[in-house]
Amino acid sequence: MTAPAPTKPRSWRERVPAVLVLEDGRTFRGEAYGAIGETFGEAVFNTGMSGYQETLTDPSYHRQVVVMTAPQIGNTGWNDEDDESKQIWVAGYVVRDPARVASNWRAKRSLDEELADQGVVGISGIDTRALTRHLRERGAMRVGIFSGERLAEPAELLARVQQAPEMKGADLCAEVATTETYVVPAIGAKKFTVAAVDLGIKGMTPHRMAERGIEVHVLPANATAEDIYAVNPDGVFFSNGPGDPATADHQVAVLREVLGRGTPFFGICFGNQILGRALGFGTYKLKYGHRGINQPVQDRTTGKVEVTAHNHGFAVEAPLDKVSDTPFGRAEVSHVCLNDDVVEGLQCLDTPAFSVQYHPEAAAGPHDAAYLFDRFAQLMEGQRA
Ligand SMILES: NC(=O)CC[C@H](N)C(=O)O
Repeated sequence: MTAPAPTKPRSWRERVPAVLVLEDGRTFRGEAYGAIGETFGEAVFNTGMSGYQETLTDPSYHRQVVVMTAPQIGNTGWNDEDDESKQIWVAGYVVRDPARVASNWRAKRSLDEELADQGVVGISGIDTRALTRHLRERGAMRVGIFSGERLAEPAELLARVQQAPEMKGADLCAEVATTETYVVPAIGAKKFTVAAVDLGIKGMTPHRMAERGIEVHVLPANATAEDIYAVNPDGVFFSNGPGDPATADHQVAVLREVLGRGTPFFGICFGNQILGRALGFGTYKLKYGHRGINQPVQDRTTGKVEVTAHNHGFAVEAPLDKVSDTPFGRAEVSHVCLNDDVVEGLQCLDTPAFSVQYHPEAAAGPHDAAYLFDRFAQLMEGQRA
């Protein structure tokens, strides 16, 4: 068997000018990477040194232009196994120095080719450190990437960026979630049935549950309490997802019914924000968010610190220093980010429900938080006894 020839990224074959324009007018010039054309979104940065395939296919990045802080991206190409969903969701992709050759035994093509095939416009060769520092100082903001031989005048490009929709107030889950219910079977003996509401679910999440003997019924984002109870679940799960949690009124109402019935509940990321809102806490937009696979979080129930994968631009506003009274009994902040004290998890004390703002499914990322899936299984076990 002969090894496939290394693939050459487009930027190596032909150099096409590209420009990135932020809504405050700051501009970076580089070269087209991936598809040639134009795109708009919210500029955010991701600090992961690896895991770009999982990042690009995470539906929570819908309508975001992701800037990679790691300088070299694309080294391991693109494979047929690591996608977290059916397509790339980022609105655009920004890298400094694209790998000139994809080299990995699983690689089927280069990252550049995959971006181009899926029509994802990117830019390379720009100072991503300067761009990241700008976003840290000024906050996440709208951005446009434009590539091609003839680009419009800067003032015209800027005007178009300023007309693009904002992330605050964006209701996006239904644009990425499944429209049909499907079942992920338990691996080995089946112990529990879970109704998982898909708000933009990553493929690894039902897999992590299946590994623990859970049969996962993945339901569309607009599922009702009736749909959930039709699968006769031992537990209910709400997934990660794109957009502003303040728009998720339907899901908040559904979750209140679930909490009222005392069914065990676990939420991840958007699911954590929905639990927060269902309990009566607010959510707010962070200045520039947490995105990466090296964020320190403390589990305040054990005191342990874990290194975790994050992708969130909003957060729950809840008191860190006291137990709160909610319509579903007492609740407390169970996890906190040690970088900035942002709420990273909620625990109900009188109702079998908890959630985390980060990604225990770890795709990509360290496996420190895998115990949370065990906690969910124990919670379901406890409710049965
Ligand atoms: N990964 C997620 O679920 C993100 C939740 C939400 N869209 C946020 O940005 O905070």
